[in-house]
Amino acid sequence: MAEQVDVVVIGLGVGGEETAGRLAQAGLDVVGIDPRLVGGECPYWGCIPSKMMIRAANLVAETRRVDGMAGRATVEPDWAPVARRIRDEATDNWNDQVAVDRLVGKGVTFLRERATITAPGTVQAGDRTFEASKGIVVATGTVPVVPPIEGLAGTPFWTNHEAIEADTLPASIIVLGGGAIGLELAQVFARFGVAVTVVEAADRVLVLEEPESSALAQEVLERDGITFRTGVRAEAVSYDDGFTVRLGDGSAVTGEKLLVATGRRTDVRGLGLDAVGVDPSARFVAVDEQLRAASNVWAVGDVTGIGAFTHNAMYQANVAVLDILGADGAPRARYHAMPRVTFTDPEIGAVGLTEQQARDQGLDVRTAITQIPDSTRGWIHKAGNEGFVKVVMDASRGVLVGATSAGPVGGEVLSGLAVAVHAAVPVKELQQMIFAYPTFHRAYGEALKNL
Ligand SMILES: Cc1cc2nc3c(=O)[nH]c(=O)nc-3n(C[C@H](O)[C@H](O)[C@H](O)COP(=O)(O)OP(=O)(O)OC[C@H]3O[C@@H](n4cnc5c(N)ncnc54)[C@H](O)[C@@H]3O)c2cc1C
Ligand SMILES: NC(=O)c1ccc[n+]([C@@H]2O[C@H](COP(=O)([O-])OP(=O)(O)OC[C@H]3O[C@@H](n4cnc5c(N)ncnc54)[C@H](O)[C@@H]3O)[C@@H](O)[C@H]2O)c1
Repeated sequence: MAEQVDVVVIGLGVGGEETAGRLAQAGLDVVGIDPRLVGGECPYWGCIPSKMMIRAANLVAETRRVDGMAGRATVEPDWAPVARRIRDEATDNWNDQVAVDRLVGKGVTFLRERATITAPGTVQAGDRTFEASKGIVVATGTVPVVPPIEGLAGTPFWTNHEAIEADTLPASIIVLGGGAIGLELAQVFARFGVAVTVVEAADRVLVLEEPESSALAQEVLERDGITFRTGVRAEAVSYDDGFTVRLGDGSAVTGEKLLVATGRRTDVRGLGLDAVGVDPSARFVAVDEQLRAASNVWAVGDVTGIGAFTHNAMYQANVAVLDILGADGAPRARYHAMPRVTFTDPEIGAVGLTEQQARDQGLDVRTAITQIPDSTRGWIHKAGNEGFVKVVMDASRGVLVGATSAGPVGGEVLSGLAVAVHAAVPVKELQQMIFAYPTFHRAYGEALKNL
């Protein structure tokens, strides 16, 4: 006998947890279903533990910068407190009881099951069936892509899960993929003494960002001792105590461990999307600007294929919640000012379009770039001051459509640029601003002058 509810939320990562909690707090009868940990990738195997690792690795690097600037310091990196902090403080030893209690406390009925949509408005989970009068929210996220490389399947390779759970570090590691996950973890491992080789099939790392970002990231990570092999594909993997990866140019790289960080994909097998008219074979669940995927079906977060970031999942959850509640003036999702930060040291923040994306859209593009070491604050900062600010202007509208802020606290410096792109603040207006001296963000004041 089906149980009557208002909404069923399938998947309780950041997007689903936020959606379910908000709808329940608004008084709806909500069921939230997830076979794994409430909170999903971000708190247990993603953003939070990886940023704890980065904090530790940056402390090591900053200590090494004392010599020549503030005396002498030595640091003996030790992974044990990092692993302990991730186990004890970030993940409660990968136990989500606190998150479950928080969700249930908001009034959500929680089931630790895998959900299947069996008919419009109907969801099966374990031996229970729910009929949702208002609808279903799909928030099932993504899983790591494991490329079809000969010999890879069946080897004990790492994904982000094993990398985040590691109690001890290997002597050496091959990182397949030079995206955000690959670079952030590669730098952490290198700073803790691991010999790291990054293999990236494209001709540059951070391929979706400005080429200047790719060059900077590779240059500073090489100074951390990381070896890069770009523009070559991994063709075969063998494992015998350690890994050997044969590359397209006939060469090979070896490592005690292999981290596969070659992107993410949805895993909607058995979810029953076809029962509600959503194509289960599409790469992502297509949504409109109210996050509607089909009649009485919404989708939020990574499963939508739009900006695989926690802040985007939260943003989309808000739009979907207000649409489901039929709120007056419910917002429509707009992604023209999507911010993102790769938390390497230096941080590489960006918002909106890259120069190439703007040109591909046929815009009348004008750009300007300033180097952080040439700014007063960058010069004062000295060791670890690498970075730049690049702004991308649509000259016909006189507004910024994109910007990159790389450097110490590059992700924080991004905030002003994000406001400018989001609100289409006229560049003429931005050029009249007073920028505090001597801050890092004065660098974009200088860039704006050159537009
Ligand atoms: C190493 C790493 C670092 C990252 N760092 C950052 C960062 O610094 N900043 C940032 O913004 N983003 C970061 N991200 C990305 C961020 O983690 C994701 O964008 C975010 O987790 C997406 O949330 P989500 O709710 O869409 O999906 P997920 O967090 O993937 O949650 C989806 C949930 O759905 C469940 N599910 C799947 N199928 C079913 C089913 N059939 N029935 C029920 N439940 C199901 C899963 O068990 C899972 O719990 C990082 C990711 C990784 C891997
Ligand atoms: N700081 C952050 O916000 C943050 C941090 C980590 C992850 N994330 C999110 O997680 C998502 C996944 O990250 P990711 O780094 O796995 O994916 P990604 O798509 O950013 O990068 C994957 C890289 O692997 C390369 N690649 C693919 N197949 C390959 C092969 N066979 N051999 C060598 N290289 C190959 C691709 O060219 C690409 O550069 C990202 O989209 C990002 O949004 C965000």
